[in-house]
Amino acid sequence: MKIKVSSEIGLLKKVLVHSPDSGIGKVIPSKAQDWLFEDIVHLDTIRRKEYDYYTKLLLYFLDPLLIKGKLKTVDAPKNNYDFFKPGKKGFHNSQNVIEIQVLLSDILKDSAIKQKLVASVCAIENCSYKTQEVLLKQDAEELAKIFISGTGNNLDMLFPPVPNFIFTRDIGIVINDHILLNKPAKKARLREALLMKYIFFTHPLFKGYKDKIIELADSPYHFLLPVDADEYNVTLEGGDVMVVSSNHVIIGISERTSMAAAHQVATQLFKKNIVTKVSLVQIPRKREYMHIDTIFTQIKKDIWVMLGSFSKKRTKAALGDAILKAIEEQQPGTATSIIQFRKNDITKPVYFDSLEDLLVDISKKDLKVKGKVKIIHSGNDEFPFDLREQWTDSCNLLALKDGVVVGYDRNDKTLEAFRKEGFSIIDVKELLPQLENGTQTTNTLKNVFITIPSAELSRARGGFHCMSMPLLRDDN
Ligand SMILES: NC(=O)NCCC[C@H](N)C(=O)O
Repeated sequence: MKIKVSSEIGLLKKVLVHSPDSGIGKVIPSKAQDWLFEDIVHLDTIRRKEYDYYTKLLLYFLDPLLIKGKLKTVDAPKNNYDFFKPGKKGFHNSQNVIEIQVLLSDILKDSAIKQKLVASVCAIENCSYKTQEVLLKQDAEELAKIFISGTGNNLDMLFPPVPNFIFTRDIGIVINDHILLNKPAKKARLREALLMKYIFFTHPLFKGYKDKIIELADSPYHFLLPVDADEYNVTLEGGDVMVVSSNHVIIGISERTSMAAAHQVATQLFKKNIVTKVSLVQIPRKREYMHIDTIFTQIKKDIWVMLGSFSKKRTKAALGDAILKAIEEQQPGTATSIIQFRKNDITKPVYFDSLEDLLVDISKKDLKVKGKVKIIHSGNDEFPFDLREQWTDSCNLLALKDGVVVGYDRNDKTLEAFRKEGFSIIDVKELLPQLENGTQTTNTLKNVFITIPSAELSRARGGFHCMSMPLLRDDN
């Protein structure tokens, strides 16, 4: 299989996803926040009334033969929605909308890999020897389910679920033809990283890419660091990495990605000649801005969506508040700063005053946009809707192709801002029947924001950009 991603907006052709599993339905209130959810969610609603629409939409774009003409059948209650359930006979099993659970059960058929993974999972989850033996007795499909949801048929809960596995973006990222593995900042996401590491290194799909997997190492003295020495620990999550063109990668330094990790990635990307430009975007270390893709994403070559407080006209200095800017700069983790390194002139980095300046620069210099670059703001840039809607992922959109994006239906003011820029807003429930009966095709859609119901999904605190790990996209 070919993998290559050198754009945020080129036609999406292959993507790695994970649909909400039963583990999500086992998050309990007292643990929701430790497991990085804002609340408990209703499993049937998040699947049938929300995520399944996303699956169908992805299939229409990436693997239409599997869905076109079958919409009624896949949605018929008598078929138990098996089309959406990995492991079931009727599962879609697309080679383009690839389900991680299927890859995991594939690799677990090899007994050496099974033994290593059981031992590794038991080590990080502190399982007893007996639990380890129970796990070794499971077949590959059942074991994959247990590793993800924490429990299986006729078993108690063996360890916690990994409910954030739906946010596949954060577990690894394709940069051109290389794969960068993450190193999660949060304990709740450790098992995801372990499972993904084994999949990338051992699944036949990634056979040709073993030498192109980048792993991050801890510093030699990491065990001496105090627990709260966040910026020295090496942690990185994929939501902080954006491949905006074949020569340019943005890396966020955030609540989840440390300065030390960003430094390591930039150094490796240059050393291995993967890109020639790396922009480091340091944002305040806050839960609501956990990764850079929660505050901006790309919509088209010349359009971006972002949270207004990171825009040019609102930066502290532009508002004349030099005192506040200076104070913030003294406090690690509160200021925003943007530095761009170029491989051929590494000692002369370029500094940007605002995120908006960087995004405009990318459109013009990397993507050769000649006209005006437009920035659409979360909540139409109106307080308090800007902040409310950013919290529910107004800035975390997935581009299926240049100018066709998918996002939540709940961010009314942001949708208004898209309308003002000439976008049509189409709800997925209206669009799917049109794609099915041929009155609409994925090729002819232009400047469209596709909305998907989100009442439950948004409690998991991530949008569709987070719920996708692109493996293959057309170039810009
Ligand atoms: N790239 C992203 O912003 N991913 C969203 C991850 C949400 C998840 N509940 C987390 O807190 O890690």
